[in-house]
Amino acid sequence: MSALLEVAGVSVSFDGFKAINDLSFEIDPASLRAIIGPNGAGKTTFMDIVTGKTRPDKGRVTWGEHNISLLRKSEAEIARLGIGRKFQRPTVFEDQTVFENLIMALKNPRNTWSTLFYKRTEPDIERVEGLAREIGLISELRRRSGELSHGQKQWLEIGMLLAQDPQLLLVDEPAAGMTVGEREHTTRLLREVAKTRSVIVVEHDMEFVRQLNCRVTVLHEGSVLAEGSLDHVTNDQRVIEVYLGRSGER
Ligand SMILES: Nc1ncnc2c1ncn2[C@@H]1O[C@H](COP(=O)(O)OP(=O)(O)OP(=O)(O)O)[C@@H](O)[C@H]1O
Repeated sequence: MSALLEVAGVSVSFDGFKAINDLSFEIDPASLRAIIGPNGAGKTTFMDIVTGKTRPDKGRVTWGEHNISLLRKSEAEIARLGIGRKFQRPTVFEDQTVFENLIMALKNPRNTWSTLFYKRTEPDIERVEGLAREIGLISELRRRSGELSHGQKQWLEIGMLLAQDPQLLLVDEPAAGMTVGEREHTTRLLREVAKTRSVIVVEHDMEFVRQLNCRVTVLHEGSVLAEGSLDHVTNDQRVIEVYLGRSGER
């Protein structure tokens, strides 16, 4: 099976400081991966590189079975290729209902003009209902999004990303600020999504990563320090020194 995303020998410096240092790793299709690492390890910069926000100084980032280079693509082109990113804070349209948020996010050829005159078609409505079921908000479809709980807003935003039909989802600290019940729901949702798409979760919360029960990549000083199951990486002496030692202070 060829990789969906391949990062090879990527480095990027900011004012002479190497935030990403010869970083290499691969993501398989339909897989779930957690990326952990201490503050400043390069997790955000890695996501910025994959999504075209930051250009590396060297290395390769290739996508899909045709090994398309992402390095010369714009952020919009990368999104269209099938890479969706969810930032930590939910950015749903609070005055719109859950239904409206999802239908606006559907991957239809739209511009402002066609949105104004957009007529809801039966297939679109069914698709929105399917998405709402997938994210656990089917009974909230008519609710104004601003009334949702923090966790529900996060799921709605994941649903809005899924509406774009991405093949890879980058999710930044999805469990932050969630109740225990919301975190469990989020775990189930991400695991379910990763059956058909790849999901990369950047996370500080070890208990949440344990629940995800997936392969873990530990970043440190812009490189991969260790990779494997959570038990494998947390037993690695170097990880204990650089990550767990410091994470205890968080
Ligand atoms: N635009 C920038 N200009 C200068 N330095 C930057 C810039 N972006 C990131 N850095 C530096 O690069 C390093 C890696 O940062 P990054 O945000 O990728 O780490 P992180 O693993 O996401 O950290 P955290 O867990 O705290 O979010 C840090 O030392 C950071 O200060």
